[in-house]
Amino acid sequence: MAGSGKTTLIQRINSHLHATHRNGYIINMDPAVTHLPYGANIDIRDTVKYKNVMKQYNLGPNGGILTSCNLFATRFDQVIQLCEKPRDPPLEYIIVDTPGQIEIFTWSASGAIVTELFASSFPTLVAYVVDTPRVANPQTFMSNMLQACSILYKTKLPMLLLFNKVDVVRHDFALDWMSDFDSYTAALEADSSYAATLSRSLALVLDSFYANMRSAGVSAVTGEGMEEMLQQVAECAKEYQDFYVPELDKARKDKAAREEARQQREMAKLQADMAATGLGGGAAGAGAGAGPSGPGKAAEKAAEEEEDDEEEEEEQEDMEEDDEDEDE
Ligand SMILES: Nc1nc2c(ncn2[C@@H]2O[C@H](COP(=O)(O)OP(=O)(O)OP(=O)(O)O)[C@@H](O)[C@H]2O)c(=O)[nH]1
Repeated sequence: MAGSGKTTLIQRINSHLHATHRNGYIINMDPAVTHLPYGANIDIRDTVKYKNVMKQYNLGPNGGILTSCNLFATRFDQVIQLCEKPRDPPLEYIIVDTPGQIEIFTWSASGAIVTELFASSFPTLVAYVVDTPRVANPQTFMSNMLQACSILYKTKLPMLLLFNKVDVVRHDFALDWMSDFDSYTAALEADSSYAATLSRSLALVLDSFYANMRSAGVSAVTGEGMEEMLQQVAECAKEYQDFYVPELDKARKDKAAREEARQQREMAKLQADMAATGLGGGAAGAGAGAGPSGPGKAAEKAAEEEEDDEEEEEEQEDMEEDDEDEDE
C-alpha cells in the first residue's frame, strides 16, 4: 500500500545484493515518482512522461499513472527481452517497483500484462509489503490481508508477505494473529462495532490463506531480515516450479486444444457450406463450376467478343476500300 516502504525496501535490497555479490536488475514501474533512491536498470519515466500523458488525455493524477503504465505495458515484451539477455555473471534477481496506488497496478491491464509476461518467462513471486506499525490496529491488519488475498487470487503466483519497518514495531503480533484465531479475536475484544464483528468473521475465512502464506520481517532502514527474505524468495521460486509451471503448461495445452477445436469447427462449417452450394469438388471443381460467371456464361462472352472482332475487321476493310477509291 502507499507509503509501506516499497521504494526504500528496493533500495535496501539493491545494496544488499551488491554487498553480497549477487547480480540484480531493477525496473521502476512508477511513472509519478520524483526521486528514486536507487539506479533503476529500466525506468518507465524514460519512456512515458506522466505529466504529458495527463495533459494529452486530459486526465487526473491517477488516470495519468494508469494510462502511463498501460502505454508502457504495450512494450513490455522488449523489457522481458532485455531481462533475458545473457550476462556474466547471470542475473539472479529481477525486482519490479510498482506505483504507489496498489489498485492501479493490481487491477489494471498493465498489472496483468506485466505479471503474466514475467511469470511465463521467469520464476516469479509477488512481494506484498506491509507497513507493520500501521497494521498493529487489527482492522487495518484485516484490510491489508484482504488486499493481499485478492492479489493472490488475481495473479495466482506465489506470494511473500514482507512486514516492513520492524525497526519501529516488531511483527510478532501479526504472526500470532495469523497462526492463532483466538489471539486475533482477543485483540478485537474491546471493539464491538460492526467493522470489528466483520473482521472477526473474515479472520475465520482467511485461515487457509494464512496457512500457506510465507512471510518475513524486514527493515528497509536498518537492513534487518534481508537474508531471511531471500530464503523465502527461494522457497517461493520452488513453489513456482512445483505449482505454477504445471498450471501454466496445462493452461497452454488447454488453449492449444481449444484453438484446434475451433479450427476444426470452422473447417467443418466451410465444408458444409461448400457442399450446400455444390462446390464440394475441391478447388479445381470450384473454379470449373463457378456459378453465374461459369463456363456457360464464359463461352457466351467469348463468342460475343469473337463477333465484335469480326465486325471490327469488316469495318476496317470497308474503310481501306473507301481510301483506295478516293486515291483513284
Ligand atoms: N522506520 C522505517 N521507515 C521506513 C522503512 N521503510 C520505509 N520507511 C519510510 O517510510 C516512508 C515511505 O517509504 P517509501 O519507500 O517512499 O514508500 P513507498 O511504498 O515506495 O511509497 P509510494 O511509492 O508513495 O507508495 C519514507 O519516509 C521511508 O523513509 C523502514 O523499514 N523503517
